[in-house]
Amino acid sequence: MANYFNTLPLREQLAQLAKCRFMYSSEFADGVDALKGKKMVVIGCGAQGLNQGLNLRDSGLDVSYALRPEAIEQKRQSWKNATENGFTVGTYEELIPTADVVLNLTPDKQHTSAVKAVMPLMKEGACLSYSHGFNIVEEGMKIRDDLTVIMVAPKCPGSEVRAEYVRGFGVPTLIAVHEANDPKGEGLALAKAYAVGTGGHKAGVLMSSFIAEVKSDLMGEQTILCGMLQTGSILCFDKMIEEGIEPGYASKLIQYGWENITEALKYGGVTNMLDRLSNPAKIKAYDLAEELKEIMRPLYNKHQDDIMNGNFSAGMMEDWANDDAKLHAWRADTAETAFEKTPAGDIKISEQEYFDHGILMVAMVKAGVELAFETMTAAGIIAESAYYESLHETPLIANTIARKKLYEMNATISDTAEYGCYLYNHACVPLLADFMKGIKSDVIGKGLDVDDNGVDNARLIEVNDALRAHPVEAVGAVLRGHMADMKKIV
Ligand SMILES: NC(=O)C1=CN([C@@H]2O[C@H](COP(=O)(O)OP(=O)(O)OC[C@H]3O[C@@H](n4cnc5c(N)ncnc54)[C@H](OP(=O)(O)O)[C@@H]3O)[C@@H](O)[C@H]2O)C=CC1
Ligand SMILES: CC(=O)[C@](C)(O)C(=O)O
Ligand SMILES: [Mg+2]
Ligand SMILES: [Mg+2]
Repeated sequence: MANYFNTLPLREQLAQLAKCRFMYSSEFADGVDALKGKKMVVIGCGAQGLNQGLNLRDSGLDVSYALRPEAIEQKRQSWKNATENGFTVGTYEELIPTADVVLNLTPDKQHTSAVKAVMPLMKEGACLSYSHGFNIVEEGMKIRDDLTVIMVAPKCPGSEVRAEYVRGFGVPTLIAVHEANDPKGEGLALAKAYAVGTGGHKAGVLMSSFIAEVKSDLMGEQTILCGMLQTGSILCFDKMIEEGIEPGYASKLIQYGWENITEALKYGGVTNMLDRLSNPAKIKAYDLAEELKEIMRPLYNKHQDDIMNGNFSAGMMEDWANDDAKLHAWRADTAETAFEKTPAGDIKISEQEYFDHGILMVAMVKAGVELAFETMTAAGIIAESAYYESLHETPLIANTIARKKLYEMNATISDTAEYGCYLYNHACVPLLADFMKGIKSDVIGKGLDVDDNGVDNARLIEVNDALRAHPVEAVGAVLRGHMADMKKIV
């Protein structure tokens, strides 16, 4: 198999990258009807598999799990996930032939082997769904002509797909129909019903393509969503220790700080996040972010370039062939970092203090969100998709760090995202070495040592205007306008 994207002429590549239409709630008036009475059989009961299954069942759909023999025999976590939640569990031979829709929610590394195992068992005219387009786009997997192939991709970690649904909301979702596999013309109806079943329609659904989803998802996860938060956690913690901040305080400020500061982002964009700072702190955060953007822009461009030309995928698949040696080594290195090994202290930190003592964290989030958005849109990804993949998903990833630090983030995201996160982290830490030399505890740990809120008016007006003028703010205001059901998390 070959990288499907690289086989396309530029004209088609650009057309596929640009597929992105915001879908209005009226388009989901049929709810889950297209899937009512149909058997949805999930392979892979992990981060996405379990949580999507719980939502789909709560939406009235017939969900069961077909697991590998060893998962059942060894009562592995995926078997526990399914059985402890009352789902029917069976083997491929028992359940796949009955399936109207097979949801492939196994790790990307396993897609080719998993799809090759289930495809011969799938009945004529059934549907195969994915939540990430890697297997089709980067590996060029060919699917039986009579099968419908769709994608319903939550822009969110599996645990938050469930958490937002339970809150009565949902998570932004990209849907797509693989044009080579829509023999009955029912792919879109099935994908829409599936998106309603997971609650995605309450947050926002984009009619996308497998290509647009892959090339944006890989970029968001490697940079702002996971790579930046990992790099920021490690650099900010080490700097606070160097500056004599009590380790338990430093650990708590970071572990819960991302969640607190990015909740402001979720509700009101980058502007609202910076508006939560004092005038002097806002100007300081703005200046730090501008410096960070200049230093990191070449790295963001390199990640997007390597994703577009297939170099990233080729490198990761080499690691797959080498038993995930790099992934496991980088995972072990992360566990040994001082931040990961220092428990959060039993100290009260007010919601405002996370902003006032986390000015550098605010700057890192601003720089990462804007750089990821700018880089994706410059590469042909449409603004709405870039918004969901950069700004809106950052607080959802931050929620995982608040639970159990970087361990929880990296355990919840896909192995593909985890690999990309480490790749970015290993490049970004040395890249920011000189920048971090100039950082003191006034911007991370203690807060600015100023007596009043006074600043130069002209400078403040310039900063406020620049914040509001960034294109991520305009598209974000429109998309958040469709999120009437969004709920407070902190
Ligand atoms: N994680 C996330 O938040 C997101 C993931 N995605 C996408 O969703 C898909 C699933 O990812 P994710 O939920 O992270 O997956 P997980 O890493 O959680 O794996 C899911 C399960 O797949 C099973 N599995 C592993 N290998 C095979 C195999 N060869 N055949 C059958 N089952 C297998 C494992 O169970 P066992 O070993 O017990 O059999 C495992 O528990 C991927 O395409 C990913 O890119 C999309 C958005 C977000
Ligand atoms: C959670 C999510 O959207 C990621 C980061 O793309 C993934 O886990 O692959
Ligand atoms: Mg993603
Ligand atoms: Mg991903």
